[in-house]
Amino acid sequence: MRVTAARMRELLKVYFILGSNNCRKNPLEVIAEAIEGGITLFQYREKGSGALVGEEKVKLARAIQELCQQHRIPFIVNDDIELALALNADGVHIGQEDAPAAVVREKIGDKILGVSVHTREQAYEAIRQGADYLGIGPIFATTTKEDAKEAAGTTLIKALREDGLTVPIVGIGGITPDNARVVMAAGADGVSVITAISLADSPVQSTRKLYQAVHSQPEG
Ligand SMILES: C=C1C=NC(C(F)(F)F)=NC1=N
Ligand SMILES: [Mg+2]
Repeated sequence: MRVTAARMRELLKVYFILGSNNCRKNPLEVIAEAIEGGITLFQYREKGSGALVGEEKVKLARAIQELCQQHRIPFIVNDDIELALALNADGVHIGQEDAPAAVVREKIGDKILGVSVHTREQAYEAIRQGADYLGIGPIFATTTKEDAKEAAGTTLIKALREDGLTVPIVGIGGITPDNARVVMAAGADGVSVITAISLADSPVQSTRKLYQAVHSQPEG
């Protein structure tokens, strides 16, 4: 059956996203370190310049899924619904330019469905169509997503919480151990990162710092 909101909130705490083109070394090594450091959810996002395609993409996805399964970390696939179904992944993440959430929900059954939203209307529509969590950002400036919008800060997260919305929300975009608390204080249930872990000198250390930041009391 569908993931509960309470369980989804736990999973969103430290949500690592990675594709082979987001890191210099072997993605499996980076993910193993991130798992050791305490990530709670993983998303395979093979996208942008230099991304793998075809059989190579499937092989890497399987290898990463295997690693996640060994450590009981749910494995989410970005964009590629067919790949997610072929691997029996734990869920998918889609953006506004992908198929409508209701269409994807019908295809994936009770798997986890995450939707990127940038406005109140998109947020309410995603929930109505069956999203289990919302990805909101970019909170801070990001260099990872090549077609990212302007940094929007935490305005939308705060607005949705002021509306009384309790849907699980994860912030994304330029998040580091130093600014993660701001995202949590705005009402996010967790933070999603790529570069803060994938290009860190020590992915384990960086993950540990993120984990501590999201579990610490709001400052002040
Ligand atoms: C563009 C994206 C926005 N948000 C998220 C997540 F953090 F998972 F919600 N993933 C993406 N790929
Ligand atoms: Mg997409």
